[in-house]
Amino acid sequence: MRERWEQYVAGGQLEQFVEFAVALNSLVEHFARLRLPGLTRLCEGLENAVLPHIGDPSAHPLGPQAVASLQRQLDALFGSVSTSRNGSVPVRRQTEGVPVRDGEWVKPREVWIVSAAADDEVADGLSRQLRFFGFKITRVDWHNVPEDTELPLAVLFVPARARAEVDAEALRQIAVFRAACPASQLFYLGVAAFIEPIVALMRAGIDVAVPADEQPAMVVNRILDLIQTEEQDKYRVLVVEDSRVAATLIRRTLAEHGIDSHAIADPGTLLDTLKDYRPDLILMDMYMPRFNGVEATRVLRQMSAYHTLPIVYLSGESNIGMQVEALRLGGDQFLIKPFNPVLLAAVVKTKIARFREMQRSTQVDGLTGLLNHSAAKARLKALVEAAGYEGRFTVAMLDIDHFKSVNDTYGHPVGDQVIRGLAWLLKARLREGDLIGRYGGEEFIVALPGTDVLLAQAVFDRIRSDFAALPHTHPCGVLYATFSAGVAGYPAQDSASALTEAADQALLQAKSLGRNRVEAAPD
Ligand SMILES: Nc1nc2c(ncn2[C@@H]2O[C@H](COP(=O)(O)OP(=O)(O)OP(=O)(O)O)[C@@H](O)[C@H]2O)c(=O)[nH]1
Repeated sequence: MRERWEQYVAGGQLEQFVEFAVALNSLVEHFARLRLPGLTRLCEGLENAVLPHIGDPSAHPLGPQAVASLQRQLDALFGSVSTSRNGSVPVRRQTEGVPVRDGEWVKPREVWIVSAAADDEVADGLSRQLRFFGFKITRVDWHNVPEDTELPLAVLFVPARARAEVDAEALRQIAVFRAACPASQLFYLGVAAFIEPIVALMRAGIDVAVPADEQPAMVVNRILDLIQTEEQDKYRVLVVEDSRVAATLIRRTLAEHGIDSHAIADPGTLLDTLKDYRPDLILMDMYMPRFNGVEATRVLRQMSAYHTLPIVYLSGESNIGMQVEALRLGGDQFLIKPFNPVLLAAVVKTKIARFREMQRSTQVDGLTGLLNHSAAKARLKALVEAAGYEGRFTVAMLDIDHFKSVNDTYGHPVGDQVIRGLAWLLKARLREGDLIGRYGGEEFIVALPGTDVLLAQAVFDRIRSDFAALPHTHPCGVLYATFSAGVAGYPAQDSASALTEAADQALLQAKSLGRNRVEAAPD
């Protein structure tokens, strides 16, 4: 990006500026994928300053003032990139195919809690909970950003009490933390649900403002989500375009943004290609031989599998009436050729992000944020197939003991909190790439690729004893719960269903042997 900027400054051509903007846009994407909110924000700020200059060819070459202003923002961005390099940006752990060492199962991650009073109850409670889930907590004063220490995964600001207004001094301090920890996720707890203070916090650098009416404990789940995120598949776009030149240009732009694409020239092959390629979005030309884009879209909208698949027209058609008609008949958006590459990439990415989010919401369990029963089963099948016959692989079924009596004694909401507690502990203790699903009410399924039964048993036994020591609060004090687990492995069981069945049998065995224990299925 720096190189393209320098080329523009030397040449002053609009095309060079667009190339620079495309590189900047890819960088935003890259930081967002790496979950570096501070750097993403800086990049987006620069992008906002760049965009107005793209639509106006007569503005180029830009005057010295505009160049100097962009240069300042670029310098700030480069400065932050080099600061964050020295820090401990949360790194994804590559687990597949790597022999599992015992030390890998514990994730000591640093979290700073910034609170005003030393005896703050909420901050104390959160510190305790986060420590239980394996985080290293540093309590920090509002006015002292720790220096020469490991940078944290997250910073939690806990104000003295929820107020409609966040005072200017607090905002200034948040900005200081933001600058010192560009890669960390910043949370502010207990903001009143008014738009002004939330906007002010976001401007100061807060990533997540947690409303006062949300339980502070929910923030634990959000922090756990930071370390248990699924690797996203690359976005896939199907380009339906009969002009080879246009298709090449479109695919080049998509590739520059890290988007995978496939092009077909004949819409007659559309259905077969959709089945094989499974795109997240179709970029559809309007006028092609045999059928036009609108007809092809109408056909797709009649099939339940493609009801919601985003379809964006990309066409030279400038007649507004025709465009409206094309949208009415099933398209999601209309872009005009010749296309602006930044706009094309932005439309494609935002439409795909929403589409994937919508699909995801049907796969996730609302109480725990884990995969639900059917999504976990489908994922397990895919993981077993990917592991192949050579791979080591274990499946475990876990069930909370005497859970009915927890509900009966303390009430359903407390029971829910116990279920969440186990879900969070699993998220905290298992690795990126492990499958964790809520299989039923108080039953969980876990799959550990690359792990044999012996190690899995040891891992679950440690989680079992940690869970037994985890206090769950209820209005009259705390309660403790336990779980039982059954473990089964490859190659003794050679399919997803056989693994699940054998793990279930082992779980029953653990229950009948007295509960609060982990049993392995026989080889
Ligand atoms: N709070 C809460 N309870 C649930 C949920 N889903 C299922 N349950 C309850 O979980 C209990 C499961 O009890 P059982 O399967 O009889 O077994 P148990 O009491 O856990 O005993 P063992 O498994 O034999 O140790 C039932 O009372 C369900 O009503 C949920 O989402 N929240």
